[in-house]
Amino acid sequence: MQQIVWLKRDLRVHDHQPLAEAARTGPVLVLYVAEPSIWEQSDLSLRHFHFVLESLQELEQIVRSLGGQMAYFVGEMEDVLEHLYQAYGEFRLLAHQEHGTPATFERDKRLHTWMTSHGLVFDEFAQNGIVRGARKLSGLADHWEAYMQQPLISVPQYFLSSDTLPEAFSERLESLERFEVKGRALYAGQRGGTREGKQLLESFLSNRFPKYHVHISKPWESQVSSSRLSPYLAWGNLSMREVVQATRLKQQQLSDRFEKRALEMFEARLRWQGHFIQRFEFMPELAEQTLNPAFDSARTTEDEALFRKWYYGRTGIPMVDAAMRALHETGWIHFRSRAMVLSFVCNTLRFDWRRPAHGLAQLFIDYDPGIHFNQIQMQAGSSGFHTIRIYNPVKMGQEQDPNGRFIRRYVPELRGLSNTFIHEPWLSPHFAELDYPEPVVNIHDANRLSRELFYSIKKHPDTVTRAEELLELFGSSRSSAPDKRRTEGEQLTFELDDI
Ligand SMILES: Cc1cc2nc3c(=O)[nH]c(=O)nc-3n(C[C@H](O)[C@H](O)[C@H](O)COP(=O)(O)OP(=O)(O)OC[C@H]3O[C@@H](n4cnc5c(N)ncnc54)[C@H](O)[C@@H]3O)c2cc1C
Repeated sequence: MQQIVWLKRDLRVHDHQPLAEAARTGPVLVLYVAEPSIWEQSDLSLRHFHFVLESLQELEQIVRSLGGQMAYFVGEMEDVLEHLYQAYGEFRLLAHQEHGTPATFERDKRLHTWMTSHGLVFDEFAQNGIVRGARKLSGLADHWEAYMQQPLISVPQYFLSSDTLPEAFSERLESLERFEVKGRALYAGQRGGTREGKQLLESFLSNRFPKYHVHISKPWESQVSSSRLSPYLAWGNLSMREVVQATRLKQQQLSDRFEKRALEMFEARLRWQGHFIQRFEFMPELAEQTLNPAFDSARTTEDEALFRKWYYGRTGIPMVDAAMRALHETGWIHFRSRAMVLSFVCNTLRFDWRRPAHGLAQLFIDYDPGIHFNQIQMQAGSSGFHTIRIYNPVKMGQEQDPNGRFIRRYVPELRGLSNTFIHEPWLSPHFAELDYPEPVVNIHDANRLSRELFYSIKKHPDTVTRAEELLELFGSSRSSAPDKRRTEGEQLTFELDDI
């Protein structure tokens, strides 16, 4: 029977169960579908699509070299199924489970209904240690660990190719190039493909990792000492299992305590990836609904011009502007700058978290809904049990980019300023001569007001009740959770950091 392997965010041939299963069973068609209804969503953009195309370019060569056939289609999956049915009659559809947005989840449900109503099989395979439809989170850390310890699935030795290709499909990847996706192309970003991903993994584990934990908060140095594997994990050029296993192998070879510590911290973050995606699988509505809705009452700013200044890096606050411009230019910034720009727009300027969530998703080349929406809500402090971190970007700049190297790289208007004024250019006697805006806000005053507002919301009995419910749902999930487990009392003390 004809086997159709449908690729989504799993753009590789190794450690790929659907491909391995299909290759064992019959002729294989490897399919990529550019679905307008998914790419029209406000979280995806052209830079993501280009990353996918680059990945497919490489895949096409590999699949062909193994005797297989790739096919492409622009349209909705329901149409794809109709074409496949016309061409083959009976066929089996194989794919990895996608831990995406409500839109992809709903689409998958419709496809199951279609396949069942036609008496056909749609096999979806778990990946990255995530359990579909788990109704509680406890015990899943053990499942993740067991999955990570299983051997990698080998690349199939060969594929039996299909004789017929449905007429509507194209054998040529170029057929996807006419597909229009919003956003601007990224010229200075990471390129898609497993080869690139594997090279990064190799260079990280052989020479870039030792200062991972020392540089993790520094916007400039982390560009090199972070692994930079995120897009390759998000689009599935690499499997999480191969990254975990390679990291552990390297750890066994280390004797230096400092170096071991670096990889321990790195491995913790690999676990967080699974933790957040699992949590999203458990509660997909967190892409749309505020975890603790009481906080919505404090985030009511609607000034579109102000929002655009933030988004395009024209706030007059150098660290915010440098981070946002770096993101536009490269598609990547390190964790702390992501948290800082989000805190600035949601906690200093007090925009609703949904306003920046999709705009940032479009810019992050590594956009992964499971991590992204969890992080957005966490950093905006909308659960009621996480610490609300209200960043002071000037202080962060002075501590993490003391010589203004990151700022000068991305905000060229400030290149001529001395280190004394690089974080607060408005204090410079030459400020009027710079082509750089006045700050859009007095950070100190705005943050003080936000702290007061958030504090009064956090201590309200309804907020506390909802926070306790959430803690019950999430808190007991796994020992490797990012938030260090404290006692419940401590977690509900509602710290408000100004960092
Ligand atoms: C507001 C906000 C939004 C974010 N959105 C995304 C997103 O869409 N996609 C994404 O991959 N990461 C996201 N992150 C998490 C983190 O910033 C990136 O994973 C990291 O910066 C990627 O760089 P790296 O691969 O060099 O990370 P490394 O530090 O080298 O980590 C290795 C891998 O671990 C995982 N990881 C690292 N940090 C985290 C974290 N805090 N939470 C969960 N997993 C983590 C990623 O898969 C990453 O590739 C977000 C963080 C914030 C604050």
